[in-house]
Amino acid sequence: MDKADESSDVMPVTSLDDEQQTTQSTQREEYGSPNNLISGLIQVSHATDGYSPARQLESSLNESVNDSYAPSEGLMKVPQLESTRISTTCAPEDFDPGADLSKVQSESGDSQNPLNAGFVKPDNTNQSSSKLTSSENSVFVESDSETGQSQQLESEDNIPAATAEDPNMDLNVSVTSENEDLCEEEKNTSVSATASNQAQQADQFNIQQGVNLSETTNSDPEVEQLMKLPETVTQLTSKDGVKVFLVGTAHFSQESQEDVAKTILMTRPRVVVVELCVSRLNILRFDEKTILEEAKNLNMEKVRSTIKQYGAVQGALYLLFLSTSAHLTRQLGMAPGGEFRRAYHEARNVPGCRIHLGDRPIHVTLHRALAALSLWQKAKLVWHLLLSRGPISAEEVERCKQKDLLEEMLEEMTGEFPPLSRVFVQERDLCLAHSMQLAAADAAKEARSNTQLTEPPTVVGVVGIGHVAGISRYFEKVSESDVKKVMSVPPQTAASRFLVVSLKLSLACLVGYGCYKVIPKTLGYFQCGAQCANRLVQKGPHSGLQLMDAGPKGTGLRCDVQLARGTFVCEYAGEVIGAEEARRRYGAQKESGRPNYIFALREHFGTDDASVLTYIDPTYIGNVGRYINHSCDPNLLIVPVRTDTAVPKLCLFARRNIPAGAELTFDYGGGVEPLQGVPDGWSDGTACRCNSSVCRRVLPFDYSLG
Ligand SMILES: C[S@@+](CC[C@H](N)C(=O)[O-])C[C@H]1O[C@@H](n2cnc3c(N)ncnc32)[C@H](O)[C@@H]1O
Repeated sequence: MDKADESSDVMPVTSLDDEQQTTQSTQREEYGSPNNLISGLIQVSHATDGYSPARQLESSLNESVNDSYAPSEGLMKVPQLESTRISTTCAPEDFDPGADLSKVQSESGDSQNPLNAGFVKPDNTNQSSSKLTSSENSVFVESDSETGQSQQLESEDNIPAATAEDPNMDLNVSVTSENEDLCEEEKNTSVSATASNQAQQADQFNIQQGVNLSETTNSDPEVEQLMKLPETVTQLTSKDGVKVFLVGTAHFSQESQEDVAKTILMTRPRVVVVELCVSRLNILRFDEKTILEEAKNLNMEKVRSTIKQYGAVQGALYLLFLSTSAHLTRQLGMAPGGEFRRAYHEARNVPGCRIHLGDRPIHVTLHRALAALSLWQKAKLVWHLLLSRGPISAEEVERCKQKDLLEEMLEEMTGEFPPLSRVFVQERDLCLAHSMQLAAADAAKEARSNTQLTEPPTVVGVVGIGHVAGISRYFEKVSESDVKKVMSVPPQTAASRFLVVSLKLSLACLVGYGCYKVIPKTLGYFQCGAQCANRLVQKGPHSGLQLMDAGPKGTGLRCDVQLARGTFVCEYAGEVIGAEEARRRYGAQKESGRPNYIFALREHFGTDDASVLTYIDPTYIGNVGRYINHSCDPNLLIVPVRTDTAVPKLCLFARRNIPAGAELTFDYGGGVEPLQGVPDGWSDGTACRCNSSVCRRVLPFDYSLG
């Protein structure tokens, strides 16, 4: 590593705010001078949903979603990640490239969740034109359209840049591809770097070569092997002559990480394109340990925030993918995306190197995937993902480490879900190829305008191995309109709408059913269970009731505990008998000198004359209520209560606070207020022994019994 690289970590870093004052000349220093080290610039590739810095400056945000894609405007800067800057061609609707990432993520409510990397919700309230302008200026250098646009170098003529470690080395680049469809010149091409063709490339960009390229070769096979790019690297050449080194990776592979590191180290790229989008930026932000921790903790808060951000159907699908990924992460004990984190760290060691987020935004992919499936296929997909949760065998672990996980899953599902392969693989191949094109064009522009550069520009792409063939096929053949087609979010189909409505209805029914079943059981309401607060008179007599000697009145009733006003004491329970039987029984009791227990309830309707009589006799069948004596100033009130049947129950409530042990009494006349005397005919002459100050001297009696 050269001295410039060694010092990169200690050099001051330009913040986004600082960049507002950055001038063209300082940019040249940033990119041109190896001694002025801005450690990386991260960029993103595909603009969707209206994001386009230049257009925002022109206040043209009213464009439709489909019109908003503006790949020709090049790489867009995204928030600063530590000391590295990011750009994208694809950004979420409310994405603000000027916002500070740490602030943005801390406000998102899910910023600490690396698996839910899609939860970045940038704050666009502080968006300012000047910031965007300066951001743009700091990224883009006006290119000379007259130069370097038309020359297409053949792969045999191109050489990779010499490494900083050994600028004199003779570089042997092995270009391989597993895909049969690749162009012949891209297959198994071995390129021997020479000083002359490197000089040719350097010359194309007017680069003052600061390193002395040598034509010497190293005869030591081990050294030669070390100097070779990994076999997973495929080399492409842009129409501007910029070399793009595509590293095909597996997301859980340590070897892939080593391949990425070696490729960046050897080629010293101006731009590293990674298969990520802004929504998955946390994969770079968090370390492996944090991601592993998070994989164990896919909790309700994350579920809630995902549904909130992505909507019910798309959110549910995304959660299933996240949860599958978390399951694999737990099973493998390895966090996915290690190759991207490695690329990010290695890029920081290359002065002026930027990271470019080249993938299509995940929400667009999910939208399109769902739109491509029929209702039945959607249901089957959810089922399929739910079932793929078993423990992973050792063989599967190895497979995951060697292949792109997504590719693996899709391969399995392609037969059943052919549209998924198109949306997840082919369409993204197109977007990634386009991102490579943009990155290569950006690197070429920079090289042409910056005379201080000492190395020909190169680009490194870090993508799943399953995307390499497709990217190679599409590279420099993708037009803006091609990409625009796969960036649009199709309108909801009738089937999708039906699914959404069904889901919402099911949810509403579930909530309703829950309220009906769970709440009543818990609280005793609605279902009127045993604990129902309305069951005042159905729980039997109050505890503590005792028979007592009531002197001349015979037996009486009391309670050994205090009774609060309004308390239900007991029912005056007995047989409900007809008037004739009532009269017969009354006559028999009077004749034998026994106490009278028959209670004649007279309920009036409208006028005094209209009434219903109910006779209740506890003489043979009843409860303790039958021992309650009469008082002209009673402490209980008798109330007819109907529960379930039309026959009233005679219920006794405390009409005032009753001390423990006091005799319980009610007015046999039934009045709420004590009567002033007894009307004619309403007494059988039995003397009252209540001893109250308002005693009427005789016991009330319903004349219908006489
Ligand atoms: C429903 S019973 C009450 C219990 C009754 N004391 C007993 O020993 O079974 C009603 C009878 O009690 C007696 N009684 C109740 N209250 C009375 C009062 N204030 N004065 C005199 N006798 C009373 C009368 O004999 C009356 O017919």
